[in-house]
Amino acid sequence: MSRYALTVTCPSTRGIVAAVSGFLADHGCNITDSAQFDDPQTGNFFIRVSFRSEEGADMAALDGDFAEVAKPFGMNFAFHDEAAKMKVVIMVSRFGHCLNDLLYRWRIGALPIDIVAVISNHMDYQKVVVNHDIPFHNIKVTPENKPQAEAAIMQVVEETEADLIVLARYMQILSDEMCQKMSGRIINIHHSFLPSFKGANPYKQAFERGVKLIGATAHYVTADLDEGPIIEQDIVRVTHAQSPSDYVSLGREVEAQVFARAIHAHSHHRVFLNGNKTVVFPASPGGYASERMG
Ligand SMILES: Nc1nc2c(c(=O)[nH]1)N[C@@H](CN(C=O)c1ccc(C(=O)N[C@@H](CCC(=O)O)C(=O)O)cc1)CN2
Repeated sequence: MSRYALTVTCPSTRGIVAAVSGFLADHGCNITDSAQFDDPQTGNFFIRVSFRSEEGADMAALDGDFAEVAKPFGMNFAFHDEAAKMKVVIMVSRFGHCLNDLLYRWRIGALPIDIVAVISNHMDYQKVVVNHDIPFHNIKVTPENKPQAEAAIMQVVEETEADLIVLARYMQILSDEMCQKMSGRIINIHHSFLPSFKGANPYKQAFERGVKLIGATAHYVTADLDEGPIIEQDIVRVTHAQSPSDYVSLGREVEAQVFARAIHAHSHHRVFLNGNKTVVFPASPGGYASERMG
């Protein structure tokens, strides 16, 4: 049984859901799950419909036929084959907990993505990556060679036809040009509960502020450091008796969990950009097995 999804963003108006559901019914598709959001602030409407097709859907035909439905509503839309795995490049510097967590989830099938390469400005994780039969690229970065380094990074992205870059504690600031070119296709895990403690050393900042909660935030990367649209967040309690290194230890788990949830949602086309924010439709609890991140 083939399963698909249709994602739509358009100006809010009457008849959108009827047009989408009617089109799918007319094309022999059964809706299995649907979520929508009408944003009164931005006037945008978002809908994500999961559907199955007995005969297997002809995606190109659906796309072409739906264009006629979409036009009067001004819809931005896309059809997705749920069996297709998103190609992902992971970038990492010195801290490998998020990388290792992603490799494990990928290996056991809990994160249905295709890791096409790992890039690092250091060599710490070359062996573990190669042991997973994944290409490893060491691309050193200095203040002098940043343009050349980014060109090498983009070459890997283009040659692997990657759909998504994930910054798994990659500690280099990406250029405005790269952020623009890859808008909506780079996800970073920041080790604080944004908007608190942007930039470098957030755990040290948190310790000096005397917080009782620390956290992690997965967000799209933009030219404005750690200001991109937030996809997922979580927190963990800390006490007066703990040190910044205790925060680092406590933070590892929550960073990895938040990062995996964000990548899982993005790779299943459940995240929609809505100005400087996102709309995230969670997988339904009883949803299709491949949708559950376990
Ligand atoms: N354009 C963007 N690039 C990056 C973002 C972003 O939001 N926009 N997020 C960061 C990740 N990050 C915090 O999560 C972060 C990384 C690096 C730095 C920083 O000051 N780096 C220094 C070099 C540090 C070193 O060499 O060890 C620098 O680049 O000059 C701050 C925050 C990833 N990139």
